[in-house]
Amino acid sequence: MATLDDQYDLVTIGAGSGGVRASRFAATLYGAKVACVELPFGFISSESVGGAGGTCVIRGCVPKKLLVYGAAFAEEFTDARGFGWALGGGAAAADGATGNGPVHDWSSLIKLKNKEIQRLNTTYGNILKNSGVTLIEGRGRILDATTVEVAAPDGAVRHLRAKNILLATGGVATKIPIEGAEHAIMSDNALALEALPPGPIAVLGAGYIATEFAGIFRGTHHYPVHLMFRGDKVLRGFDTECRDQVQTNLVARGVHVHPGCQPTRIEKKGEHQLVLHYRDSRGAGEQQLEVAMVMMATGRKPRVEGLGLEAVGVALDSSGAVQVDEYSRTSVPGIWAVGDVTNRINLTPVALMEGMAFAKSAFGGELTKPDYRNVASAVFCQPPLATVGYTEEQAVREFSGDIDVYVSRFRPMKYTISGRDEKTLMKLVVHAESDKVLGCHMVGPDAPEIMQGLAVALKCGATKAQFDATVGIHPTAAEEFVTMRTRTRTVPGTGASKL
Ligand SMILES: Cc1cc2nc3c(=O)[nH]c(=O)nc-3n(C[C@H](O)[C@H](O)[C@H](O)COP(=O)(O)OP(=O)(O)OC[C@H]3O[C@@H](n4cnc5c(N)ncnc54)[C@H](O)[C@@H]3O)c2cc1C
Ligand SMILES: NC(=O)c1ccc[n+]([C@@H]2O[C@H](COP(=O)([O-])OP(=O)(O)OC[C@H]3O[C@@H](n4cnc5c(N)ncnc54)[C@H](O)[C@@H]3O)[C@@H](O)[C@H]2O)c1
Repeated sequence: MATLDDQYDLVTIGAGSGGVRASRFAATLYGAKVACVELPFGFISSESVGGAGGTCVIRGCVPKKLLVYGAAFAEEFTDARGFGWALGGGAAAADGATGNGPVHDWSSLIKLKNKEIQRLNTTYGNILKNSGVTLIEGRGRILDATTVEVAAPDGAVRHLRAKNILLATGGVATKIPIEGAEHAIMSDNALALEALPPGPIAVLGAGYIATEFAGIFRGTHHYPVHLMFRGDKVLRGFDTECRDQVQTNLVARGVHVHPGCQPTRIEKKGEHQLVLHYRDSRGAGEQQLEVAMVMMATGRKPRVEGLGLEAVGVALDSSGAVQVDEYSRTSVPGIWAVGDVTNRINLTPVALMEGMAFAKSAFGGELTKPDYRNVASAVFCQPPLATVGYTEEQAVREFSGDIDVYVSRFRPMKYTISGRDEKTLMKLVVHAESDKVLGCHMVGPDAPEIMQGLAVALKCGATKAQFDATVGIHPTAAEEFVTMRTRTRTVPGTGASKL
């Protein structure tokens, strides 16, 4: 028998990036009475496991970045020798683990990472409590447009009355449906592995997660790391020159990059003994690779199952995401949705923006649209890629008139002494007639830190002349963005948009 709770102005399902931000803002800025429903904490998500903080905090951005930091020491140890450091006769783990150099202990890193994530999970619970939001542990489901059912871990069921319901249930990783897919792990498991397997690792996919994990494993693992994908280049959708640079860097840093591969089957021969069967579309036909672990990083899908959406009439779009209008309203009045469950731009800062806009629309008396123009993002491969605005290809496709492209490729100062043979790539895409900077792109150390400032400039509509009039900070890599005077090429736009 379900108990009937108080009436809330808002019941949010999901205490991830979007849900926490929306609930907090609704309560603190607009005085709404808010309950937020979230599954019990755990590192690997499932139908019954989640935790306040959501994907970003528990099994996404934060743990991933901690592992990226951990892996990056391999590069630092190698480069340090060029600056006179003696680190034993051997090399860092990623350079072959000769046994004499610095040795990495993955299980220590994971234990420390887990401790930090548990701390953050508690912090997120406190953020909600301190904002006056009632955090309710359990699985949420919509019964009708004003009722959310919560099934607690102990089996107790409550019904929450809600004037508004916010769906903020995020997404889940997907596997490609091949025979033996059950032998592959996904990002949740990869971030929680107690030990790395004694043998090569194959990472399938070429998106954000695949390229980031190729770098993590390469930096920490003693065995080969293979990155296998069906296209010819990593990171589809990013600027082509940047994609080429990332791919070059992956190869130079020792990742075995296999373009044109379509996995067909995973065969388990024994513990840590897998055979990955794949089709090589570049002519080699059916191939096999023996590895100790396969990680699939082949995309995510919106988390809509078991939420009662069909019964209540919440429409989904063709990708299976909750369909929303520009104010995050679903097809049912009073039910809203933000974040990855709506599959707009699946990034934490975007979920935060959508959550804030929702709170203002629902409780602030002003319908407010999230603004998707010039959303910056970064891929934390090593070295990272960061970007804001139009790629060269998008600009040419969408704008009329000439597009000026400025490209700079240089060896970072640090590498002149360390001896690392790797170039940084910086790129500006400019609309010639208006002089507006349409896009900034970088592959190289500190790219994400540099790009955040440039995103402000693009948001303000900066022109190339204003970039040129900005005095650089010397000596930095970032100053190159304000000293690119010589146009690399001009490409005629083929689109209709003008500025
Ligand atoms: C490995 C990885 C790395 C990433 N790295 C980055 C990065 O570097 N930068 C970046 O911007 N983005 C990154 N992302 C994407 C980012 O994590 C997401 O875009 C973001 O977390 C989306 O927030 P959300 O609120 O929509 O959903 P989530 O954060 O997924 O939160 C949804 C919450 O809803 C809960 N929930 C689901 N169903 C129910 C239910 N029925 N009842 C109760 N609770 C429920 C879940 O437990 C979860 O806590 C990464 C993602 C992954 C997987
Ligand atoms: N740094 C960041 O901001 C960051 C990091 C990680 C994840 N994310 C977010 O999470 C989302 C999910 O990340 P992701 O890397 O899993 O997805 P993704 O969409 O970026 O990449 C998926 C990859 O899987 C491949 N793929 C899909 N179906 C396939 C099939 N049937 N056979 C072979 N290959 C297939 C795709 O070609 C692509 O290379 C990202 O789109 C991003 O929004 C962001």
